[in-house]
Amino acid sequence: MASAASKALLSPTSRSSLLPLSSSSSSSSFSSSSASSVSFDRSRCRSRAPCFGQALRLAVPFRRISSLLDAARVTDLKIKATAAKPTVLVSEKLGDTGLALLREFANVDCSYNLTQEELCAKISLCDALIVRSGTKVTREVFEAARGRLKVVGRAGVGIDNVDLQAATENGCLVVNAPTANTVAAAEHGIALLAAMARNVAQADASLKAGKWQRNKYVGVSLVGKTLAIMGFGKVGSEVARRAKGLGMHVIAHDPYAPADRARAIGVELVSFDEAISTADFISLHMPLTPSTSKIFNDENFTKMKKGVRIINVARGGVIDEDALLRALENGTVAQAALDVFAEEPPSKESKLVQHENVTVTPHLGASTMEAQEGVAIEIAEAVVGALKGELAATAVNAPMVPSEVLSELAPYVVLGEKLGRLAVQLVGGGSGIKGMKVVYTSARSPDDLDTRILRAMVTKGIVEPISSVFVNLVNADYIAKQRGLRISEERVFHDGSPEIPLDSIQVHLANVESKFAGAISDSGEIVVEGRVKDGVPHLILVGSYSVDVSLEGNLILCRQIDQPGMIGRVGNILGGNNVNISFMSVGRTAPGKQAIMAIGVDEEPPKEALRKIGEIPAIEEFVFLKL
Ligand SMILES: NC(=O)c1ccc[n+]([C@@H]2O[C@H](COP(=O)([O-])OP(=O)(O)OC[C@H]3O[C@@H](n4cnc5c(N)ncnc54)[C@H](O)[C@@H]3O)[C@@H](O)[C@H]2O)c1
Ligand SMILES: O=C(O)[C@H](O)COP(=O)(O)O
Repeated sequence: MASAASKALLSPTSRSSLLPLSSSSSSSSFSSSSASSVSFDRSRCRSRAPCFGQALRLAVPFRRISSLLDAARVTDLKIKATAAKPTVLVSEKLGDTGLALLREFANVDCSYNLTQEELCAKISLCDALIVRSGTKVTREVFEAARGRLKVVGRAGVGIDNVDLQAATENGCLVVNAPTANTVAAAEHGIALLAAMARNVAQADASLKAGKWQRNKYVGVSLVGKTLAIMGFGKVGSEVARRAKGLGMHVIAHDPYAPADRARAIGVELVSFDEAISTADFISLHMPLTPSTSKIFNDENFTKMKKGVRIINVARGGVIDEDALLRALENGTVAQAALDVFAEEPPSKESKLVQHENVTVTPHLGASTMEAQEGVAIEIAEAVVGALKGELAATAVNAPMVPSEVLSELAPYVVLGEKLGRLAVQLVGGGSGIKGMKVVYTSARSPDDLDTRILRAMVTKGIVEPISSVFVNLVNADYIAKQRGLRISEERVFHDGSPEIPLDSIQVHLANVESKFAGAISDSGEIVVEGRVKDGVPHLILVGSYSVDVSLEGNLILCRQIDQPGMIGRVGNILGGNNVNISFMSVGRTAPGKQAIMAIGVDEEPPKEALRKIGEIPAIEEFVFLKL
């Protein structure tokens, strides 16, 4: 089942995938009037007999998890098998091995140096786009894709050139290649540190210009000097490791870095002010975000030791470049070594670039043969995997769930979506759905059950049948929120084996009328509950009636007075209309009282057959549902 869930959601022809998960809320509501169903309602009644409820209810704390979750509808797998090859646009140079991997699976269009207009013109023909830092993947690009673009692959770390919000809103997964260039960037940082301290670039240019300036290019030593690493992530910690080897005293500032990782390398984590005011060298390794933009500004340069030296292999935008120029001119900053710039390439007239105490490289941090091969392979695998609907462990705008969690939740993922799809088709009236609750019954401790993917799939199941927008797991939560669907979750403790992640999932839709009154529970909500049996999702509760049918194909629910011969009569009508019955189940409150008959059918019965079923006197209401 693992592969069933881990495949298909991003397949080019399928509508499914991954989601950024947080509860949605809003005051408006959304209507379910377009849900596909045919119903006949003689009386809107509410039955009694609750079939659950004695168990302990717990709030679900969400666990922080670290790799990507993908999930699927089994049917999508079938679609994928016959799908045409997807198209991948590669807009910047990518290593050969990565290209070869892509070509095995997709049509690959390598079009470099596209203008924004050219990119927008091409993108609606592409299922995936692979970029480095030179392509701006803006909202305009996502909108121009008109729903076809499923994945953007960033062949590198920084995703500041990709509009993640627009990607999410358009249901496009963004993946990056976060590890393959770490060492290259760290090595480049060390290269710039040493080159700057010993004036290598300046001396080289001078000698090539025919000069022999030994006194001019006396450098400074590194050993014993304090290096402040700003941003103690992958690159920062590798720079720290290497700088320790050069005999430097290394401190770091990173509000989010684990202290034990720093301790293990022999690095002290300090405050921002302490780092910049005590360091002889400052090396920047934080991402460019709204809070780090121009963080190195006039105010902070004045806090630095006079004669400090700065290295930036992170992003140009973290430095206010005008302020740096002023600091260089007034001597606060003795030297700077810059691989990255606020605008790339920087203007030829840039005084910063031309400054004699500034060493520059044209964004070469990741540019080693090894790193580029590694990045190309990493991103090609991630993009192909995402297009196949497999795990995308490096997704940046979707929840990350370890593959082992995914594989055990796989059948429940399918169940969640089917229950959502079923519940929404039971909605009647025009008031719209405002609240959805998902109740998980499990023997696991709340910490041991990550429900985000399940909630996402229920949401998808509810939203998709009533929405013309493309819904997948990347954007389902966002779309639900836009439509005013409030989502809550509950945990019910089940006294069973914790080896089994879930006993059942219930979906409640609150404040709604139902076109099938039997689906309304005592609490006044539409309730459906399902369970996975032998890997297959089953419906076990409708409203307050227990049933037991596998959730496959289509379903007819009939509420009737329990009496002999009902199954035969309905069966005859369907059989007479060439409709194959795959299963039947009757749930009743008591012999001779109200009952619900659930009938699985392979095809949609003709209207005439449904009308005849509705005319059976004992049948009080029925509804036809597509699963
Ligand atoms: N020049 C290049 O070619 C090149 C190559 C690789 C990476 N990079 C860039 O280097 C940067 C770091 O890459 P990485 O792979 O180490 O990323 P990373 O995510 O592993 O590390 C970034 C670290 O910065 C920290 N951080 C976030 N906000 C901070 C703040 N306000 N103050 C201090 N620390 C903060 C984070 O907690 C994290 O630990 C990124 O911007 C990336 O794009 C550039
Ligand atoms: O963030 C990164 O991975 C680096 O800045 C490398 O960017 P590049 O792929 O454009 O060289």
